[in-house]
Amino acid sequence: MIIYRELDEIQDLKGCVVSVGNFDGVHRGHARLLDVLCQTAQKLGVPSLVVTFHPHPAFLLSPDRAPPPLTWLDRKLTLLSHAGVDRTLVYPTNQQLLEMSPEQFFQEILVTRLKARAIVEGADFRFGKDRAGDISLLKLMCSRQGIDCHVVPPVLFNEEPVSSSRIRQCLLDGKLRDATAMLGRPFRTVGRVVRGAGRGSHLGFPTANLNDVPTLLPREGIYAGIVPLQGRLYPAAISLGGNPTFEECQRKFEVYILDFTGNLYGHLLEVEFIEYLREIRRYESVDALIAQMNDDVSQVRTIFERYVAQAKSDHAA
Ligand SMILES: Cc1cc2nc3c(=O)[nH]c(=O)nc-3n(C[C@H](O)[C@H](O)[C@H](O)COP(=O)(O)O)c2cc1C
Ligand SMILES: Nc1ncnc2c1ncn2[C@@H]1O[C@H](COP(=O)(O)OP(=O)(O)O)[C@@H](O)[C@H]1O
Repeated sequence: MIIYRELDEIQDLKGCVVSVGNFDGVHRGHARLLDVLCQTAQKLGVPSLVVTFHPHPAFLLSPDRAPPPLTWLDRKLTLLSHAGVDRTLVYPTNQQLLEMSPEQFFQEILVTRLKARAIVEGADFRFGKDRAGDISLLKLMCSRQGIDCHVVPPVLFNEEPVSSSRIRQCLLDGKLRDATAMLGRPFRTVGRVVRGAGRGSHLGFPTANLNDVPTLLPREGIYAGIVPLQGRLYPAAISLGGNPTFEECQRKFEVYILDFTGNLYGHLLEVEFIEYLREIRRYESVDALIAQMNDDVSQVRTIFERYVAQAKSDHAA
């Protein structure tokens, strides 16, 4: 996939099929839209092009109220590329963009600069200053210019449209299964490994403590997870919350990687959440905590083996 970081980098384009959106999470609703985008582009013999804004306009408009995203930029680009998108413009959101009317955005960017031959959007698409433009305006402007406009119906989950905000809410409410179903894959995040209290190794479970996490984090608790590391997938036991057994209430994001030894300080570690196991509790003794951690780890192993077997059979089907 070709990635443009500025509009001016796009020089050679003789036409394309465009989809504009934030694509946070690249969830199942996005996947359907991207399928239509890629098929339409193929039929017309031009590249498919996603326009996404970075940072999210909501972040520039009201940084305190903007929700943390489901995906960080590199991950989003990887997922868009896996979906078959030929090119993505990561539009560096600025004041000038935020001031553009829907008509200006359509004419100056989609028509003049990108030479859109067709546009693919969801029914709730909004664009331009104050999100003033909607699908009926887009259709009208497209028809005047002879541009095809495809409106893709939403993918439903439990009879409601799949959306990034719904997935965020499920993660915060501890409904990990619903979030996974709507994403179409496990929720993944990333963080930088920093030093913790230096206690994990003594307990027999060294945990990589993650900082600078660019995404939302699910509800507190103990989870079974997967860590892609050095070309392998490792089962992982995740602790998200405090260490009440040690009178520490500060929220930490810790990962014990099964079957792994090595120094990870300073590394970026990606972590997938597979299953919620239990709440964090205060144990009366360190031995009681260790016994519980042993139990958690054996559950993690079983869940991992089931997950890998399922992934293999899905792949074979
Ligand atoms: C699988 C797992 C389960 C855990 N469960 C609890 C718990 O229920 N209560 C608690 O106080 N700490 C729990 N912890 C966190 C440990 O207290 C923490 O990993 C330990 O204190 C090491 O901290 P450090 O990495 O900062 O050295 C758990 C950690 C893991 C990996
Ligand atoms: N299996 C493992 N899972 C996670 N971290 C590990 C593992 N093996 C070694 N490590 C290393 O040990 C560190 C964690 O040890 P720990 O005693 O918990 O110290 P800290 O409190 O600084 O996290 C990790 O940051 C990583 O560098």
